[in-house]
Amino acid sequence: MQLWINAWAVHNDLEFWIEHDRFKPERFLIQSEVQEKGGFKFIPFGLGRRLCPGEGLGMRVMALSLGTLIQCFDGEEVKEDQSQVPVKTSPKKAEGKHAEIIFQSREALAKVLAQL
Ligand code: HEM
Repeated sequence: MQLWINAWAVHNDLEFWIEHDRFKPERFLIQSEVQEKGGFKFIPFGLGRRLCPGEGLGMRVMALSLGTLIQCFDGEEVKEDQSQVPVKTSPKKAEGKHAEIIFQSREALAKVLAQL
């Protein structure tokens, strides 16, 4: 027998999450917000015996990638008259629009690339 859990529904349940559709990374600083109600309301890697074995690697790679992006690029929100192609962020802003951000490489990137 297989039991399927709708992770999207869990992650968007208004009973569990305050402002469920807002990009609010600070909610992870408050452990109680993520762990309250039994601690099973945030399940990006699944649960139980078939839990993702790559969870540790996935979390580390994500943190490293995000840290490198912040370290090596300056991001600026696109103004209407700019012609460059922006990177659209996935989380929606409060008004339901995607934020459009242009990333410019910083001097630090040249130092990182020089080490490769
Ligand atoms: C952010 C990165 C990742 C996310 C969000 C993710 C998420 C998931 C989820 C939701 C499952 C299904 C769990 C379930 O059935 O309950 C899964 C299974 C699995 N993941 Fe990942 N994963 C990630 C990275 C990785 C990495 C880096 C590896 C390997 C290096 C990996 C290997 C696997 C394998 C082998 C399974 C199948 C486990 C099984 O069925 O017993 N995953 N993953």
